[in-house]
Amino acid sequence: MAIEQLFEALPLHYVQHALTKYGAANLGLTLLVTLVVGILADYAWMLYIRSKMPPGPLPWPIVGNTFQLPDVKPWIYFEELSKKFNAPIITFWIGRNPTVWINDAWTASDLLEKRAGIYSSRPRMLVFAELGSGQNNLVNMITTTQAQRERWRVMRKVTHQGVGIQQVRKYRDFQNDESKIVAYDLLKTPEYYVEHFERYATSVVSIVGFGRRVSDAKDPIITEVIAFMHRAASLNVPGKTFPMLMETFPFLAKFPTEIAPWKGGLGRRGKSYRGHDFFYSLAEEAANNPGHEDCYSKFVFREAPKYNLNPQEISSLSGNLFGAGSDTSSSTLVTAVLAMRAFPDTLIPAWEELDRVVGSDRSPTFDDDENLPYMRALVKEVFRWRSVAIIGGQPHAPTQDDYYNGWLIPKQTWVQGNVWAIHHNEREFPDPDRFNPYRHMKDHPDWRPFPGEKGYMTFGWGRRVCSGQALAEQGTWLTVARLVWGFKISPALDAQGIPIPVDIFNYTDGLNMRPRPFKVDIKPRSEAIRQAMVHEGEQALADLAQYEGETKYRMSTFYKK
Ligand code: HEM
Repeated sequence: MAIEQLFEALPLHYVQHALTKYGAANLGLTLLVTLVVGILADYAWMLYIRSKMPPGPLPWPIVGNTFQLPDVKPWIYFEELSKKFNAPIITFWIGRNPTVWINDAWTASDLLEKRAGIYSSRPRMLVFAELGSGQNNLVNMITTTQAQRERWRVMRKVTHQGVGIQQVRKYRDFQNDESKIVAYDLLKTPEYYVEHFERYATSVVSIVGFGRRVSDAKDPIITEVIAFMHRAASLNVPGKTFPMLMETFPFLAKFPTEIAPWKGGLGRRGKSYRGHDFFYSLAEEAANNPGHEDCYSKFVFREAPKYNLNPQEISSLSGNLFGAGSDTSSSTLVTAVLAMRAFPDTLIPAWEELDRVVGSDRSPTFDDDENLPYMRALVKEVFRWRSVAIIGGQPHAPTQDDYYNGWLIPKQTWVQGNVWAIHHNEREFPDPDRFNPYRHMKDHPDWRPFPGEKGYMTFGWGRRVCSGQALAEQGTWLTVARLVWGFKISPALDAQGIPIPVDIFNYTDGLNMRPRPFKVDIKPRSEAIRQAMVHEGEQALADLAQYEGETKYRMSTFYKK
């Protein structure tokens, strides 16, 4: 309802009547007393619930702990709170909503994996879902009722037919080719390594989704979509400023975007759904293009009648490939370069292994994986050391009241896995900021028990675990293995010839984090390797020519609407 209509609907004549009958002072006093009693009753309820929930700092009435949040990187603060309260999970009140933060791998596994039947829903999310990609987007879907669960299963199934474990094996050839082009580009313009990774990651999901590769790092699909993802990621960190404050006061989200600067431009404008309209147009365009019959957009349009998919669902199914898969994968590769630069000693065993198994005449392929155990461990450590989705992506929410260690976790509570704290626990990862691949080799003294096979929780948990995990893992392995095989990453020198240091803590503050820009020197390890990379890069370009193409749509055009 528009604000003007709201005022029209107010029974103002009653107010006038009451003012004449009881006088303004009496009325004001009554209102004040009612308000104070209401606030006290509400606060008593908050304190009662708090006494049953996991420990945490004392909330204030109405605003909870919101204003105790630090300006940046709240995951570090939650890790400290967990230590302070000596509890693996803590409660932190964002406004009147208690949120639970899991800071320990075993508790995350107990709750989000072993009790996945209860913990696989999402809470109501104003900023990320209602004003962002939509609460009915797979990533945000609430699964409290049977009907919601069935719809979520359909969305998950359709997504897995695009990027599930079996399916992504078919993408290995073009993923490998795109990765060879990263190496080729690094030979020519090593200083643009971030752009090369962004191009690679975006191109892979673009071929999967739209049958079209992205050959230029300046393609707007990269510059606009990745910039948009960075903005979304920075807006969605729990915080005490707008727009995140709307989670505490949801009524503020009801104002039209045009007259509500605190919404930071989020939400639809008039009839325009902007992001949705853009991804729908992109998918429709790809579905109508001749060739590449196996691309995901074509599949989604083919299956639409069977699953009764509406345009918004089609848009989010295809848009998620970019939204969830490009910034995450490229940021992980930037982290890999930082680790290689900051911990050069960890590359020596990798080079020994690669030189023995692969040699200099060709780069590593998927078939080499089983013969490169150290390389596999090194990639696992990239995922562990600085996980991109640092608070585990979107929160989970239980579909019923639950108890853990005697603590109540009420239905629909916002439950967030603090991946930073989980991957920094000294018990599982001694000296956690040291990049150390041996942690992932079971016969090595640095190995420690950790729940599950993987040795990290970078991709989330249980039934909501990342749908694109297999695609991201195989691509990251391949590209990191190729980088290590092909390049020496040394300190860049300043104008005086002095090595420029790097800071392993200098990361962005968003929900998806990546290292802030840093300079490195990237050079091929040998002439034979350089020649192999040139040869493979040229061949890959020829192989990928079939995916060359243009889209007529620009995200910025839709956002101007
Ligand atoms: C390094 C790369 C990636 C990382 C670290 C990552 C991480 C995550 C995390 C932490 C979640 C939330 C899991 C949870 O709630 O427990 C998630 C969900 C999701 N991811 Fe990824 N992701 C990556 C790449 C991808 C790719 C390449 C795609 C698709 C092409 C993708 C698609 C999705 C989808 C659709 C969901 C929502 C699943 C659901 O809610 O049911 N991700 N991802």
